[in-house]
Amino acid sequence: MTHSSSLPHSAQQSSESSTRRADALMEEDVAWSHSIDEERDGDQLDRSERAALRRVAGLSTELEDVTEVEYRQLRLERVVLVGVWTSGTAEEADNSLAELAALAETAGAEVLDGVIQRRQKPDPATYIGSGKAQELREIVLSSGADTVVCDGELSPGQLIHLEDVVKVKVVDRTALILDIFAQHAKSREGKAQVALAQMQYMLPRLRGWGQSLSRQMGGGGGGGMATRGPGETKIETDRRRIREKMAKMRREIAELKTGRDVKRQERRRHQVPSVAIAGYTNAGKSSLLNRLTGAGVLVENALFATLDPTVRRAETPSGRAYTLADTVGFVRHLPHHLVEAFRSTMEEVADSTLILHVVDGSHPVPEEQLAAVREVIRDVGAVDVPEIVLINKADVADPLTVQRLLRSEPHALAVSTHSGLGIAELRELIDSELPRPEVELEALLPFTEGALVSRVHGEGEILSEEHTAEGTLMKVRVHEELAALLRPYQPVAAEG
Ligand SMILES: Nc1nc2c(ncn2[C@@H]2O[C@H](COP(=O)(O)OP(=O)(O)OP(=O)(O)O)[C@@H](O)[C@H]2O)c(=O)[nH]1
Ligand SMILES: [Mg+2]
Repeated sequence: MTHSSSLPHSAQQSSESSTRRADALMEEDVAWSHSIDEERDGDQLDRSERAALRRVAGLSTELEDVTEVEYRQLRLERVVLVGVWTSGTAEEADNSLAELAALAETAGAEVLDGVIQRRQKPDPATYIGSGKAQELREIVLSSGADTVVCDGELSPGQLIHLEDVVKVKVVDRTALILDIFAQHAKSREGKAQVALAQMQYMLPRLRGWGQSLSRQMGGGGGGGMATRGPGETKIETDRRRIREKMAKMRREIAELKTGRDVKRQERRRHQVPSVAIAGYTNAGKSSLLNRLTGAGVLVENALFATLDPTVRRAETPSGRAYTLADTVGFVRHLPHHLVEAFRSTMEEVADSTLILHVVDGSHPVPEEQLAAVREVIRDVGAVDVPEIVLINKADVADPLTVQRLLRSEPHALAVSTHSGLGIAELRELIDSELPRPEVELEALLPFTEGALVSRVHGEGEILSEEHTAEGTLMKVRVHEELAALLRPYQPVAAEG
């Protein structure tokens, strides 16, 4: 492994000094930093490319309005992560912070350090407690961080108080995820949904942001919560403008949704079975779509690479057509606003004939991801849709983990979109899982009916096909609507 030499100097330094620092931070706390460095290894070029891309994408979502200056403040640079560990094992706490590190990197931040504090529950005032907050201030100073990211959703008050102590920007997991979504959303609907969720999140926090901004600009002077005056009316105006904008966004989203519903109804009318690929973020959903259909969907070792649902046509080995939809990845504790915002995307899942639930088999505890995704699937009312669990990345997964999952999940298959392992079985499995068209019949279609022949190919199942002097003789299974069109062409012998 030569990765470590490609690490930036500061990261190597921090991995040594952070152990000491975390020891100093609190006796019963867990030092956590080496795993961050492992997450970062060998990926530096990728990451700088992503950072460059991020800036461009950021430009296009910049909004001219003053009220949105506040969102822009969320752009992260050099961050320290803080988690409060209230229950579960130390390993679970580590995994949770490792995921936060991956999220921060996806947002384009450089992770300098991470600490976990063990507490009964988060401190109502400063999240980690005022003494620990002071120690965190020391870490921020010595690492040169400009932002602290907390692994949870903080109240507006907690954000303000913690910022007052650490004297840099403090953001929570929700704001971080919103930021990533804002950077990645491409379609008009996706952008509108994210903007709406951001505004919803910002509304109750406006005052806090206003205060910390004025403090950063050299104002404040220890005014704290009591600061009032001209700023108050400014906040009121901002709130009103945000509310107005939210109303406008909601209308726009409703219109866009109608357009998508129409398309979906169209597909349903033609009775093309729909398969939805769902799963935790970075599990390999887009890779699977590409494997099965040859679609060129962006695959990236980043969380939330896909934010806009892509639908492609695919065919089973027996020649039946179906649609395959890639979906937004799930993440634990997906901010509530976002679940709401992406409900329409999730409806794609609820409405499907079959769910391919992709899970990253190389994750230490894929069960957690399975459970988190199923919770959302339940939420959108997709409980009745049959599900195939695909344990992906079998090429690099621990075979014991794969075995364990295969035992606990009755309807599962180990696959690798990279090596192609299990993909042929998957195609067969999809074929047998999709409901078969109900009418079997024979038709002799004259050559003038070429369009009908291709429709049968697209929507039906071809049992046999023969080109005769009079036309195409087909034995097929089709849905009722198509059967009605074919009946006039049934050969006389078949009718008798
Ligand atoms: N080793 C290995 N890596 C894989 C496999 N499938 C996908 N990956 C990698 O996993 C990462 C994520 O893949 P994506 O297909 O973008 O995952 P996704 O589920 O669409 O992710 P989001 O859209 O971000 O939610 C990429 O770096 C892929 O190259 C696999 O079978 N084996
Ligand atoms: Mg994807």
